[in-house]
Amino acid sequence: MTIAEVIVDVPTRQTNFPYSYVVPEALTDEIQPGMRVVVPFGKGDRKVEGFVVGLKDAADVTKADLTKLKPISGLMDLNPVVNPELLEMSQWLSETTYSFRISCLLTMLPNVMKAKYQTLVTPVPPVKDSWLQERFAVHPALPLDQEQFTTAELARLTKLRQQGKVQLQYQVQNQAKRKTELAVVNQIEDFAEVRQLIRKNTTGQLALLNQLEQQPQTPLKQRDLVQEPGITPAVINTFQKRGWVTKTEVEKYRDPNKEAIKPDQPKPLTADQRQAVTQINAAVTNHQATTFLLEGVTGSGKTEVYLQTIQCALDQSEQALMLVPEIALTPQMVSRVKNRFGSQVAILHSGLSNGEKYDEWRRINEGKAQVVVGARSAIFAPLAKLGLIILDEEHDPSYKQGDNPRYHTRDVALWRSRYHHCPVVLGSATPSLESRARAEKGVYQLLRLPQRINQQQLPAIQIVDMTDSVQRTGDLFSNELISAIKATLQRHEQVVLMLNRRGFSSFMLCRDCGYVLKCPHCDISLTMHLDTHTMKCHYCGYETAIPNECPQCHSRNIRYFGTGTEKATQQLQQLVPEARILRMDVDTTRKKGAHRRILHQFGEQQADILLGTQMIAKGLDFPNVTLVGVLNADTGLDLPDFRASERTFDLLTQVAGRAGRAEKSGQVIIQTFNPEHYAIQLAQRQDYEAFFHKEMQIRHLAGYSPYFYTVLVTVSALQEDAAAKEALRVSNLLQANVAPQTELLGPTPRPIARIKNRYYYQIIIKYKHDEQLPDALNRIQAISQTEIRKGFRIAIDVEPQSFM
Ligand SMILES: Nc1ncnc2c1ncn2[C@@H]1O[C@H](COP(=O)(O)OP(=O)(O)OP(=O)(O)O)[C@@H](O)[C@H]1O
Ligand SMILES: [Zn+2]
Ligand SMILES: [Zn+2]
Repeated sequence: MTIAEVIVDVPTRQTNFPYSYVVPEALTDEIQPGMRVVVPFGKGDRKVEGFVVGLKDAADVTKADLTKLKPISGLMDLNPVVNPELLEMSQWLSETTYSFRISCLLTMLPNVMKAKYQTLVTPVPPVKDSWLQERFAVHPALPLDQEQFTTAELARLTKLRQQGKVQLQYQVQNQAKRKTELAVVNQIEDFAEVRQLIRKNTTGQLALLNQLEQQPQTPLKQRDLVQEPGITPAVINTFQKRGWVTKTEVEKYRDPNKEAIKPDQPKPLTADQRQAVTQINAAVTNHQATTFLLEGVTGSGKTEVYLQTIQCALDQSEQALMLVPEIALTPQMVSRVKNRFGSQVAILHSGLSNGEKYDEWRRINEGKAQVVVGARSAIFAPLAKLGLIILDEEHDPSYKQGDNPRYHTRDVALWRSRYHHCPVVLGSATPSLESRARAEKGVYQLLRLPQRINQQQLPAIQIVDMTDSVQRTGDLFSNELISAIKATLQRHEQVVLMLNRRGFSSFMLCRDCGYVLKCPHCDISLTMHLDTHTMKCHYCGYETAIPNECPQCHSRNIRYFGTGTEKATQQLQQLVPEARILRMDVDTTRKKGAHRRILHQFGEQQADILLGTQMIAKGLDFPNVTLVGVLNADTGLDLPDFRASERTFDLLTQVAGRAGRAEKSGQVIIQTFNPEHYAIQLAQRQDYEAFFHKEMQIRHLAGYSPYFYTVLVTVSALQEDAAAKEALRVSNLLQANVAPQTELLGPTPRPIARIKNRYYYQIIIKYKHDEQLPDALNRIQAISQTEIRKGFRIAIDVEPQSFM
C-alpha cells in the first residue's frame, strides 16, 4: 500500500506540514508527486484540493496510524502539474518568504488551475418529503446557490438539513479546460489502389487523397483541409465511410499573438556588446551559474545582447527565460523576440485571458516552447532544460510580489540558476543599489555598455524650476516646454510627455476650511475622473459624484488639484491647438489590446504627442521621438520610503532615454519643484555611477539596504485600537526572540493607515546578522492562523519594496 503526502488547500487551516492519505489500489499506478488530488478533510469530510508532494510506503507508517488515515478521493490531473524542480522550489520559497506552501504551489500555476469549490445538496433516502421528491426528480444533486433556489427554498433546505433529510457535499471543480479540434487520420496503405477507385471527375476526393499522401503519418486538422479547393466536410465524411480515414481530436492552443512575424537577423555587434555576449555565452556553454549585471545606458543595445545569448542557449538545445516588468512588456518588445525566434516563443502576461495563459503554460510544460517571455510570475515557467535566465529592468519594483508568497523574482531566478547550472543576466540602465553593490563586491560579474548605439549622444537634459511662477503657463506647463513642443511639431518630429503619478494627485481641496475629499473606507484622497464625472478611490473602487461645494463647510471655494493625465491633455490641447495628442494611462489601456493600439498609432505617426503615466517610461523605441518632457519630476520624492530618491532617479533616467534613439538627437525637459535635489541633478547628468556612490553613502548613514536587511511586519484589523494592541503584542513577541543587535522600529500606523476599512500598523525589523530571526518570524507565521479567526491579519514581507 502507498501513502501520499498531501498539502491541502484550506485557507483557514494552513500549515506547512503535509497530511498523509492512503492511495486507493486503483490509483497506485497513476499517482505521482506534483499531481493535484481531491481529498476528504476535517470533521465533515468535505472535499478539498491538495497537491501530492511525496509518496511513501505503508511500511514506514505504524499500524495504529495507518488505520486513522483516509483514502484519496480522486485525481485532478493525468500528469503532474508541478515538476520535481518546482516542488523542491516551493519548499524553499515557503521557508524564505514565511508563507504557506500551498500559496507557493498555487502561485506557480496559471489561474485557471486554482480549483473552484461548489456545494451540492442531496436528499437523504428514503425521500418522503414531496417537495424534495419533485425538486430532485431530475438531478439527484443540485448546487446550493441563489441561481438554483429562492431565498425561501434555501431556508427550507436549512431546516431539512437540521432534520437530517438533506445533506451537503463539497465538490472540487477543475476549471482548466483544454480546447481540442477535429483532425483526420489516414488509414490508406496503398494510395495507387485507392486512386483507381476514385472517379476522375471527383476533384475534391482527389485533392484530399493528395493531402493524405503527402503526410500519411500525421493527423491533419479538418480546419486546414477544408481550405484546399474542392475539399469539403462531405468529402471527408465519404472517406470516413469507406474506411480510408478516421476522425480524432487534437489539442488546440489559443495563439494570443496572431500578428505576423517579420523574421530578422542578428545584428553585427558593437565592441562593448560583443564583450558582453562573449562572456555570457561562455557561461551558457560551460553551464556556469554565474550572475551577470549588464549595466547599459538607455539605447545601448541591451536587447540585442539578450537575443544573441538566447540564441546561444538554443544552440545548446537548451531553453531561455526572459523576464520583463509588466509595463515594459510592450508589443514592441514582444515582436522583437518573436521576430527573432518565431513560433518557439511563448508569451505570458496579464493581458492574456485565463484560457490563453493556460494554453501558453501547457505549451511550455509539454516542451513545445523554447523561449519564454513574461512578467513576474513567468519566473515559474516549467522549462525543464533551462540554459539562460534574463531579467530586464532588474531594478523594477514590480518584480516583487505584493501578496503571499511575497517573493522577489530575482531571488527565484538565482535559485533556478543554481538548480539548472545556468547563468542569469540582470540588465538595467539604472541597476538596483543592491545588485550594483553585489557587483562591486564581485558576487555578480559587472558588464557595462556605456555608449549608445551609433555613437549617438545621450539626450541633453534641461531642468525647469516650477517654483518660479513666471516660467509657467497654466499650472502644469512651463514656457520652455511649450515652446520646445511647438518647435518639435514644426520639424514633424514626435514628443513623449510623462506625468509622474506616484504619490497623490488630482484631489479636491476646500480653500476655506482645508477639507480634502477622502474615501470613506480608505485613508486616501479620491481622484477626479473627468470621463465619468466622478471622484474615485484607487484602492477600493469607491466612487461618488464630483461635488461643487465643500461637504464640510458648504463653501463653493473649492479647488481641484488636478495633475491627472486627462487634465494635462486638456490643458495641452488649449496651449498647442494643432497637436494630435494620444493619452496613455490605466484608464485608456483598460480594454484588451488598447495598449498595443495606442503604441501602433503613435509608431505610425498618427499622433504628435504621447502623454502618459510611468507606463511610457520603459522599453519604447521610436526613432522619431526627439523631445521628452517630464511634467512633475518630484511627486515621488516626498514619499515615506527610503528608496524614494532611487525611484525618482530611475524613472527620470528611463524616460529621458526615450529621446533621440536613432539618427536625430534628442532633448529632454524636466519640470520640478526641487531643482537642487541630488536625484534630479544626477538624473540631469544621467550619471548612474555618481548616483550609486552618493546614494550608498546616504544608505550607510541611515542604516538601510544594502547595508542592512529589512523585514516589514504588518498587522491589520477592523478596529484601530485592536490593530494597535495586536501590533504591540507581535512586536513584543519579536523583541523577545530576535538577536539583541537587531533593531525594531514601531509599531506605527502605516503611511496609508486605512484601506478597505482595515487599519494597518507596521513594524520594521532592521538587522545585519541575526540567526534567531527565522525562528522568530516562523512563530509569527504560526500564530497568524489562529489570529485570523479573531479578525487579525498579519503579513511578513522580507526585503519590502514599498512601505505604503
Ligand atoms: N549592434 C547593433 N547594430 C545596430 N543597431 C543596433 C545594435 N544593437 C541594437 N541596435 C538598435 O539600437 C536601438 C536601441 O537598442 P535597445 O532598444 O536594445 O537598447 P536598450 O539598451 O535595451 O535600451 P533601453 O534600456 O533604453 O530600453 C534599437 O533600435 C536596436 O535595434
Ligand atoms: Zn470647506
Ligand atoms: Zn477606498
